[in-house]
Amino acid sequence: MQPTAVTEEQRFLDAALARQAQILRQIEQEIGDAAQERTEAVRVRGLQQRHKEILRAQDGLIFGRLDALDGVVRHIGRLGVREGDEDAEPLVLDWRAPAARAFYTATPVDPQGQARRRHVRTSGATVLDVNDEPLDGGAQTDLVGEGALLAALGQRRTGQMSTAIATLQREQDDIIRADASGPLIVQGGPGTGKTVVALHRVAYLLFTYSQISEQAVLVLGPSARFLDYIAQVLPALGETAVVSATCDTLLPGVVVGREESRRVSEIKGRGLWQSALQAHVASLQPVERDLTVRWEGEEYTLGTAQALRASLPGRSYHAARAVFTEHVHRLLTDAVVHRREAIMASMEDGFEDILSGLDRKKGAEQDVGPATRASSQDVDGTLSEDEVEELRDRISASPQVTDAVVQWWPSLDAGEVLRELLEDASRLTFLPAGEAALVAAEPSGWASSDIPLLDAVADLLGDVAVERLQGEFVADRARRQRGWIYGHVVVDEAQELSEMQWQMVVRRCPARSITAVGDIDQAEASHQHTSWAQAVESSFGERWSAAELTICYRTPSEVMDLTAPVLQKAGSHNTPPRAVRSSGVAPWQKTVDAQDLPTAVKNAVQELQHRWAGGTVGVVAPAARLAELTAAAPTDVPCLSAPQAKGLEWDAALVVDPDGIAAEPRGWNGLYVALTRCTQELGQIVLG
Ligand SMILES: Nc1ncnc2c1ncn2[C@@H]1O[C@H](COP(=O)(O)OP(=O)(O)OP(=O)(O)O)[C@@H](O)[C@H]1O
Repeated sequence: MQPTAVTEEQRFLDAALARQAQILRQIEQEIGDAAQERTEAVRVRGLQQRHKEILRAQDGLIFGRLDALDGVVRHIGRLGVREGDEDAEPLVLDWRAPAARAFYTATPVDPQGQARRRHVRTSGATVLDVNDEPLDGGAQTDLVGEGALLAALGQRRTGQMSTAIATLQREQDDIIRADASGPLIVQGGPGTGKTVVALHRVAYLLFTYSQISEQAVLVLGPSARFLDYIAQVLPALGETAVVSATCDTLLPGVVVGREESRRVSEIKGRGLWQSALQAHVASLQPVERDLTVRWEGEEYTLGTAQALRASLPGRSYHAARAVFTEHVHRLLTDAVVHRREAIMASMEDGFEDILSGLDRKKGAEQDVGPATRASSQDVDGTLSEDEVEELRDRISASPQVTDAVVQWWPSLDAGEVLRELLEDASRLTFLPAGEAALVAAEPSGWASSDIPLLDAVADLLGDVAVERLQGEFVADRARRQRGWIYGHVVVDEAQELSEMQWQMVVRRCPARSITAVGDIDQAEASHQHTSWAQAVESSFGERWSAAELTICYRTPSEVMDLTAPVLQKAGSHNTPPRAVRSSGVAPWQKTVDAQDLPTAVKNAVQELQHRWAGGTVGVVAPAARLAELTAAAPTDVPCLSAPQAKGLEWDAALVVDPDGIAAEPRGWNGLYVALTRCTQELGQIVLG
């Protein structure tokens, strides 16, 4: 009798798990052996990491299978599982391997040599069911693995994003595997899987390009809450060479300590600050004047024109000083040698006078010519090359010389430089007077828009390199170092970035291997951009490519149908993305008086929690109402403003006072965000 598909896949899973267990035992053995040697610390950490990754990948070890027209069968999973040598066909193919691509892109119209795609649903070591999709010209759909996809989308939300490797769609896969040599901007409406794509792209790039994994990837998200929401995805994909941050937390040791007005935030976000700060830091560079240094009790006055000319161009303030210092060492060595030669020469002259006097006296008695010439060479005073080298080394190592250079060319602190500039409206000549006065009147402490300015100043001044710690992973080192150059940067909710924040991104990846995902229609930040071209022009010019995601996976069609008028009022010319599914639950609306609002919200939330037991509920409201609503709602239900809700989702969302949200700055965009957070049910409470 033919085994059923489930039995067949169960057998395969058993074999793959057995092989994984064997690999784990081998790694444990290697860790045991290597741990005996202190010098093997880095290797041991690497092996432990690998061990952890394999253990994590055991859930979902296989999730798919491709049967090719030529009879070749391939299983696809979270990580590759090898059976024999490197060249042999692996038992399980890593989802990121080129041969696995057809799993995400083959369609009946373009079967790519495949006869069938099978989704295998497992729980731990058990195969639950399989879902087969013939690719031989059967049913026409633009979805890949529709059954498995809809099952995944219909599941209750846990409050943590999960991986989607089993059900990635073709348009998503195209972006995940796109060329990474320049900036790629991905536009997609709410719920189109932008975050999914961004994170799976990170995993793909780290797997495919060793240079990117050696330099780590930076993931920038809009808030700490959002980073927490996505925190499980990359480790689940087996990736650790990743640093995640918000633009506010990118500078080690710097904390945003105050709010600011939208007006000031907009002013400080403008790209013109880059050249203004550049000019300001250049004005702090030393100008040509003599430098006096003491060496072995003697004073030397050195001209600095040439050394300045050789060190300043193209270098940061502190890096230029380092080059200048080397020139000073050379200049001082030359000066010491010259002075010594001059002294010796005058001594020699005096000595020769004495000798010639003596010679004259002795000559009267006998001829002593050759002996006199020998004495003259002994006192000539010229230093050999080795002696000059040794003198230069002593000068370079001298704290006294270093102090003299530092006094002449002082170290600067980025915070102090920026603070002094911002406090003085008369120096902000690149802004209209009214705006300069507004900026100068800001209280002390750093606000969000100061961070990119601080980063720019720190970059212009130049950092001190951070030393590598024994056995340290690349991500830990990158996190400690402000000026770390990443192999790739991913920006989520990229529509929010100001021009100065974009500069901060480019500084972290000058090669511009950058993927930015966002929805220009959800922009809420204080900048005025309404198109990607405007948003990135000051950083990339026209050198960037665009991609688009068009299908909404999160929000059901019943809810998406409500969003078109809101999007229009937001001034967008785009149409909302097409919802892939319907939840069968009609959105509803209740009208209440303002004084009854907290109670109405509390009751509505409780009803939703009951209806979506085991899932999640969230409330989105105008910022001014959050305090009273947070006090009224159950503690496990977040009450957030529209900007705070960005990127998040719940099974049911309650939007409170939508008119109040629309009245906030960029409020229609905010309302568009608020309305698109649910995966199943949307309720609105309107003020009567
Ligand atoms: N291919 C997929 N398979 C399974 N689930 C998916 C897929 N693509 C997206 N999803 C799910 O759809 C939801 C929305 O995805 P995601 O948060 O990435 O969208 P987004 O475009 O970033 O949304 P927003 O603009 O609101 O931030 C998530 O629950 C995600 O897991």
